[in-house]
Amino acid sequence: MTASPARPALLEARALAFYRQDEPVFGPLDFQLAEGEIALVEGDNGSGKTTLLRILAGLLHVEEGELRWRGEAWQRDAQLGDVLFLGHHLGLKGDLSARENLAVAAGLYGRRDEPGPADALRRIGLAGYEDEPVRRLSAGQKKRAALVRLLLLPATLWLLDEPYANLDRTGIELVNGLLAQHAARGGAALVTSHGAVSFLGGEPRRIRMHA
Ligand SMILES: Nc1ncnc2c1ncn2[C@@H]1O[C@H](COP(=O)(O)OP(=O)(O)OP(=O)(O)O)[C@@H](O)[C@H]1O
Repeated sequence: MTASPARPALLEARALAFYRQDEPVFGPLDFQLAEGEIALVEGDNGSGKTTLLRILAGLLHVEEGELRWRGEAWQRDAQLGDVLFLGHHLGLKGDLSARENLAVAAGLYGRRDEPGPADALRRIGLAGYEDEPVRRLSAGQKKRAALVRLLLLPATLWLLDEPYANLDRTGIELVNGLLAQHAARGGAALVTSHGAVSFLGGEPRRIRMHA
């Protein structure tokens, strides 16, 4: 009997490097991320963590090296619906409510059958604030208005840049709960965080940036 071939990683970076004006920002970087895996992207300020996430979100081009998705060459446009990026800029329209912002995101990227938007907004802690223009929310509430997409949108790979910033303890536990649920159903995530985070109750997988 022959062994079945190993399943390819969900995401693989091979000698990935990025430059600005011929100056290296990071790389060469090699890593694999499997389905169900959550990894912390670590590095000093300016080491390229956000840049890496922006490349994976399709906002910057792969300049050197290779990215593979489920064993195939990374297709920037084809992978967009599979990837959810939550960056420093939360991508919220201030004049729209959390409910309306969520509807815009779901219109662009599709949504899961469950939960419904009202339930998602309640679970993220915005009950009573769903219809308030986002510009009137506190920093932590704005963060929650962005994070609620994690509950509704169907992406497999989450790219979370400082997801714990501005969150209180309950919010931090909420994010960790969402990550655990996502991993349990075969999703994967790359997370940057400068804060000490008790991550999924154990030692997280770490990807170290280096110039
Ligand atoms: N829009 C830009 N134009 C020019 N240089 C940039 C731009 N954005 C980032 N950089 C540079 O790229 C490098 C990597 O920045 P990046 O934001 O990826 O780092 P980081 O590891 O996420 O940092 P931090 O921990 O401070 O968030 C830095 O030297 C930064 O100055």
